[in-house]
Amino acid sequence: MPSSRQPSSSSSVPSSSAATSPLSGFLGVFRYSRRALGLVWQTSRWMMLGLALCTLVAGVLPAVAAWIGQLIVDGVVSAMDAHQAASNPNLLASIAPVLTLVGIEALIIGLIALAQRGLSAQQSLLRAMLGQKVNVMILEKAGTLSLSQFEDSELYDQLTRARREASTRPLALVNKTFGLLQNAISLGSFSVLLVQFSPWALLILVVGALPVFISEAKFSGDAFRLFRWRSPQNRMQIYLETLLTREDSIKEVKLFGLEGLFLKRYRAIFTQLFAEDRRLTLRRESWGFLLGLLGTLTFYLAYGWVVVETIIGALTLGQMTMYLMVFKQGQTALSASLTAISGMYEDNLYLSNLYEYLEQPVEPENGTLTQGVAPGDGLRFEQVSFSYPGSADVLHDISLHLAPGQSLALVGENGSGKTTLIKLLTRLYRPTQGRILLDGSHLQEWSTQALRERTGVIFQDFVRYQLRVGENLGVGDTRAFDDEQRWQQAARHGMADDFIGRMASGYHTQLGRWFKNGRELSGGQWQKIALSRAYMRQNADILVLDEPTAAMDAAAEADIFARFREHSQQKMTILISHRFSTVRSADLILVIDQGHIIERGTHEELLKAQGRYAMLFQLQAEGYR
Ligand SMILES: Nc1ncnc2c1ncn2[C@@H]1O[C@H](COP(=O)(O)OP(=O)(O)OP(=O)(O)O)[C@@H](O)[C@H]1O
Repeated sequence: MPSSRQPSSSSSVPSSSAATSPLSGFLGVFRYSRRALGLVWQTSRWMMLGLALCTLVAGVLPAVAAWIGQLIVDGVVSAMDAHQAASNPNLLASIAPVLTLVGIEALIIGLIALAQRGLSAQQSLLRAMLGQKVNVMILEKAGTLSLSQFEDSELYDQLTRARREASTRPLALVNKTFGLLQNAISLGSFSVLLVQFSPWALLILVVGALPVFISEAKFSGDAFRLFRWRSPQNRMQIYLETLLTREDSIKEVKLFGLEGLFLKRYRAIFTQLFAEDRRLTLRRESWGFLLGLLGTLTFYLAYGWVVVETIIGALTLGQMTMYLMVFKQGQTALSASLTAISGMYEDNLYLSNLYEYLEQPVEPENGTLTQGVAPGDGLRFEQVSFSYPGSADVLHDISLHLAPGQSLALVGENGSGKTTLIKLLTRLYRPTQGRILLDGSHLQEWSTQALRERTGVIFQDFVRYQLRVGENLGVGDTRAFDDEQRWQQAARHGMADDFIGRMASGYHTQLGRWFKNGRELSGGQWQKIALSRAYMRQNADILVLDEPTAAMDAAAEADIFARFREHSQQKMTILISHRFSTVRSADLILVIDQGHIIERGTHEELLKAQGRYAMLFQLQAEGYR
């Protein structure tokens, strides 16, 4: 879980890309547009070309339709005049050209509809494909992050934001880019018509739309900053939802009667967030309305002008109709373009978050060793100290040596650093001081693959996969993930075969409640599954069990350890346990207190020394008397 640190400055304050510096910040933020287009191109180039074609058609044809409209009106007027003037009018001859134009206009409108359908069909298909692609990118990246990066609340926020929003944003950006293109083409073709009336009309059109655009751009930035700033609250909401709806927490929530408390907090977060949303929405819409009025005003100015020109005979009736239509549609296209630009600005801000996450530096994988310089030397800690990022030392000056065939037990109070030592040994974290050697070579020099193969670890908080029983074992060795024989063998060693055998579908029984017919196991049974999982690593010669039997009954525990010793004779074993009955047979016992080794020796030696170990042992023994 991420630490509960408050988000640091960069999540509460907009990043440089979202900074308020006017034009440069605004333009700089478009740097992700090209990448979004590239992403769509990689996803499906045919659909991207299809989008471009439909955009072109839907962009050019409206102006053509307006021009045909003018020809129709003027055609009608002149046909009417001719019809009235002629003594013997030929109806068909006068209406045929106009009707042909009406037919062409109908065809054009049909084509525009077809292009728009094509656009929306391709957009919805692309949305699904692109959403999947981006989500896979996010998950693949997650696989490369280190444990400490996961525990960093800032990065976790970035990941949450990326997952929640960014999978839909690239397409939104591309749609807007194409929408912009379409409107720009329409606008270009409208301008060609409008400029014949007057270049001033064009200027009026542009000036009328600008204020709305500027306010939209400003509010998009505000919305994004709000989104970024409130990530921690959103995360808390998601967490509360999980607590209130997941079967693994609902038991306790019910028994402690926490529903009301959690719901209250959930509502309070919403109320707070909603107040900010409302404020922004109201401001955004009111300004949008007021500035939009300017656009309407300019339209009616132009309207009056065109009407006057028509009355004084400078324009035909058909031209008047066309110019009014062109002006109206031009205004719509222009404001749509400007809204698209400010929307793109917003999408870019969200995408900047996605790419910030995707570009998180990962620790280079530079270890290549598959064998140490002193094979058979085993494991050495040399004056190792460690502190978690941002906290004080958790381990100080730890030195130990474990040779193949030896067993080590770690004893100590809660929080003394036992699990942390295992995290260092498994390279989940690096020591802040000192070094760890495996077979004489620095742990960092080992190839990840070789190291993983040599270690089998079961942590206290092992994962209860909601998969089939066999797969729950198979995860211990991905190469044998589906190997039923290996499952059975591992289950025998971990003493899970008995109860698995009694299940109706045996190794194919679905575990957990998320899926239909999923079975739940008892705590001890889950532990046996986890233990068997460790035995899947046949080649592992370092076996680590962190509190492996805490949930097991005494008979099972004794049996488990008898088998454990039998299967680990040539191996190095490390055991963490609070039960002295489990610990006593280890070759070396380390007593850890607040990160220091305070005693070391065998059970007998430590009893003789009459120190902390002896005291704790007596205490536990008395409990059993
Ligand atoms: N991811 C982490 N980030 C920061 N501090 C941590 C983290 N994990 C553990 N700690 C702290 O490090 C100390 C040692 O924890 P560790 O889990 O190693 O103890 P432990 O001896 O295994 O305890 P237990 O017997 O309760 O399992 C504790 O004070 C704990 O609060």
